[in-house]
Amino acid sequence: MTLEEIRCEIDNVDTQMKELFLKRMECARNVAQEKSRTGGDVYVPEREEEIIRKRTEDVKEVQSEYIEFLRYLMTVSRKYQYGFLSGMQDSVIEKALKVQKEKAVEGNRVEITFRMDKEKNNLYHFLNVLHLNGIRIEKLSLESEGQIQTAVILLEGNLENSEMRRALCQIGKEAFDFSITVMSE
Ligand SMILES: C=C(O[C@@H]1C=C(C(=O)O)C=C[C@H]1O)C(=O)O
Repeated sequence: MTLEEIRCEIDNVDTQMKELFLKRMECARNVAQEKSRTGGDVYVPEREEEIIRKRTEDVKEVQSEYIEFLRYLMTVSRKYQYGFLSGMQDSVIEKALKVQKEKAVEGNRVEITFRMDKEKNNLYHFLNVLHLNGIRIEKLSLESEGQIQTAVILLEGNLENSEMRRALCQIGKEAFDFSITVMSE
């Protein structure tokens, strides 16, 4: 096969995958609407692990790549779902909000602190959540104590921004001991 022919095949695959991706995201939106009605959690790790196990056990050559692809797809699916759940965003943010600190920082900044298990949803996952919502990082620190890691991240932006609210909701729901400190100039 020539390079041109291989690229033509890739284009065909992408055409099929686009349709399936849009369909999958429509399902995610319907799931979010159902969860909004019933108050169910967006993140269901047991279901995700089951999907990954079932789909990937017979894949040989590119198994680890396929696992990563599925994990990312599900992170994107959850990010989309949290966007529909403004009541959940409000309650996660309200619960996590600490008293405003006077710190020497410029402009709108939000400092978040959370803990995670480094074998499960680790820092890479939470950085992806920030990236997917277009939120820039100003400062980051990570400390480890055995399996548990604590991250403190200074973000550009404010709590009125809808992407910021969606990202904080996802982090608050998928990490432990989540807290938010709004910085003042
Ligand atoms: C779609 C759902 O929500 C989340 C996203 C999933 C996915 O994208 O496959 C699976 C489980 C949940 O963590 C669901 O609950 O089925």
